[in-house]
Amino acid sequence: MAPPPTKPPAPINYKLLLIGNSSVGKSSLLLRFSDEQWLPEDESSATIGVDFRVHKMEVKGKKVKLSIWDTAGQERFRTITSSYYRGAQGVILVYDVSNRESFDALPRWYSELEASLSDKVVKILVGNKVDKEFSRQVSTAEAEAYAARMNSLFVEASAKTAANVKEAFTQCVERIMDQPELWETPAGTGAAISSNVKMPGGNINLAEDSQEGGGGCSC
Ligand SMILES: Nc1nc2c(ncn2[C@@H]2O[C@H](COP(=O)(O)OP(=O)(O)OP(=O)(O)O)[C@@H](O)[C@H]2O)c(=O)[nH]1
Repeated sequence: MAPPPTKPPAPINYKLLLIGNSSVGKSSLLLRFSDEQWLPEDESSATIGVDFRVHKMEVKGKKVKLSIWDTAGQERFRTITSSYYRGAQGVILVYDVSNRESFDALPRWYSELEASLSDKVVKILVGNKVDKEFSRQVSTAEAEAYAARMNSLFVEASAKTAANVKEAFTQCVERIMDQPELWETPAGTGAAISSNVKMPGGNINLAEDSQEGGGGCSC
């Protein structure tokens, strides 16, 4: 008798956050990563509150389903956005290599994370807009040293040219996979995300494929 058909293993769900000052390119990195798209500079607009996308990929031979939360960098949304940090296994902190202020703001972003998440959560510092080499204000060496001090992975990328964008997300996921304590715990900070995510206007079921293109939250 033939053995019963085996179900393919369910993908692993991970929650990632994108944080950093306004205009550093968080939404552009996400669009490049999830849709391989780039919007011309004058067509992109600031995120209102929080945006959300689901992206599936295979890492180390395993199916992974990422829910990626793109938070608005503007100060006025800070209280709303930080309420979405909980349960994240990975954080992508973005600054703009051509904007010193966005780099100098990083200690504030790190202390916000510290207040909400376990220090085991995987962090990657991404210096975006590396295509603007001619107007660089933050050197690679300085940012790399800072990332090391903050126990973060580091990469310079460009949402515009796609340089290192996939690598940034993949490195983050690989590091999460290497830290089972981040996703094996049943509850609490750093625990694997629930398959039902509460959003204004309804819940999103991450166990299904209904939200592939992502959704948004104009909170
Ligand atoms: N040259 C260059 N411009 C970029 C790059 N990434 C984003 N931009 C531009 O920078 C501006 C801001 O990009 P967004 O992706 O909206 O920035 P954000 O961090 O999501 O901004 P908030 O939603 O306000 O937090 C837009 O005009 C983008 O076209 C990049 O890699 N290179």
